[in-house]
Amino acid sequence: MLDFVKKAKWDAWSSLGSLSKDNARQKYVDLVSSLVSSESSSQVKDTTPDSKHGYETLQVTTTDNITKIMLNRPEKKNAITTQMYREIIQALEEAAKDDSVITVITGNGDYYCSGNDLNNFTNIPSGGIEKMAKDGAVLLENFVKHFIDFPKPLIAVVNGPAVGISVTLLGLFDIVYATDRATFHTPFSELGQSPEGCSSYMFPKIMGLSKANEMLLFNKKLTAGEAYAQGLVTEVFPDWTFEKEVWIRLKAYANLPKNSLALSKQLIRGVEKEKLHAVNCQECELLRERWLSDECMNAIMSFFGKKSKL
Ligand SMILES: CCCCCCC/C=C/C(=O)SCCNC(=O)CCNC(=O)[C@H](O)C(C)(C)COP(=O)(O)OP(=O)(O)OC[C@H]1O[C@@H](n2cnc3c(N)ncnc32)[C@H](O)[C@@H]1OP(=O)(O)O
Repeated sequence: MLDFVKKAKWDAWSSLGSLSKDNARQKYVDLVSSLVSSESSSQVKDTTPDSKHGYETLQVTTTDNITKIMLNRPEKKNAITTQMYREIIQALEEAAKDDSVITVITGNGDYYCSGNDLNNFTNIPSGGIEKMAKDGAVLLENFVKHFIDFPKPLIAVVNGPAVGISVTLLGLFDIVYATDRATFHTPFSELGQSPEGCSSYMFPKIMGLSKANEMLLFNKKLTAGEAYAQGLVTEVFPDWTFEKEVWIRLKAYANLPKNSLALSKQLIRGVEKEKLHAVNCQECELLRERWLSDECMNAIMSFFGKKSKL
């Protein structure tokens, strides 16, 4: 009477009535198997990326507290079309509000991004090229604004070469991890254009005036090692371990307290925000003029005539 465990076993066995030992054993095995499989399927569900639909140029997923925005035009080296600018804006707005702790931007394929899709300048609307330049400047200013104002830690996972606006924006990221295969190229004078993404302010601040001038005025393409030495890149990883090492690191970061990270980021970035918005506005105004210049048009025609490549 006083051995409660044995009594519970005896009662359980009695309640099964005439069930044979073999049948009882089988029922027990079935029950445990069903518990194990429901447990493992619920674990799979927890880590399956929550894939966001409705994007044509991006793949957007949230898993392990990380929203990953992947540029997804690998056959065009992830060049950014007007549709992609709009989709990135939308993805950033959603990531700002979702449950994730950090947000990552990366590229699909061998390139991180080849910059602005030069076809953006060939679809002339009915209002003519002035209208095209005006609309382009409005879109660009809004696009960059979303990076300036992004409230959570924003991390670039630079999986290959980066060109143009995909490089200039890096000054607005909180961390930049790069494969040793990555290069960083801002060939604005070669294209008859001028810097954007707040790089005219952030690059001199990050790397000093003369190094910034080599990149922004004289088109110097940096290796990943050089970009790291100049402070544009946080850390460089060998290409063969890049994805593995970076994602292990990011998953650990994404376990940190969400509000603490967001508030600290706002403290660090807050003092510069007004300045950055003013710089963004000036850069877009100058670009609007540059896009109407012969220098810019000749560079674009030369690319499509396959006469030039960066
Ligand atoms: C409306 C808002 C406007 C905001 C503008 C903001 C200002 C932004 C400025 C910039 O970003 S400036 C930088 C612009 N980028 C370029 O000039 C790069 C041009 N591309 C190249 O020089 C080369 O493609 C490359 C990147 C060096 C790669 O060369 P590779 O030989 O390895 O590949 P390709 O065969 O050339 O490329 C494959 C395929 O992709 C097309 N493509 C690549 N990049 C672009 C691009 N930026 N714009 C349009 N198309 C691009 C390339 O033409 C190939 O297409 P197909 O021939 O296969 O059809």
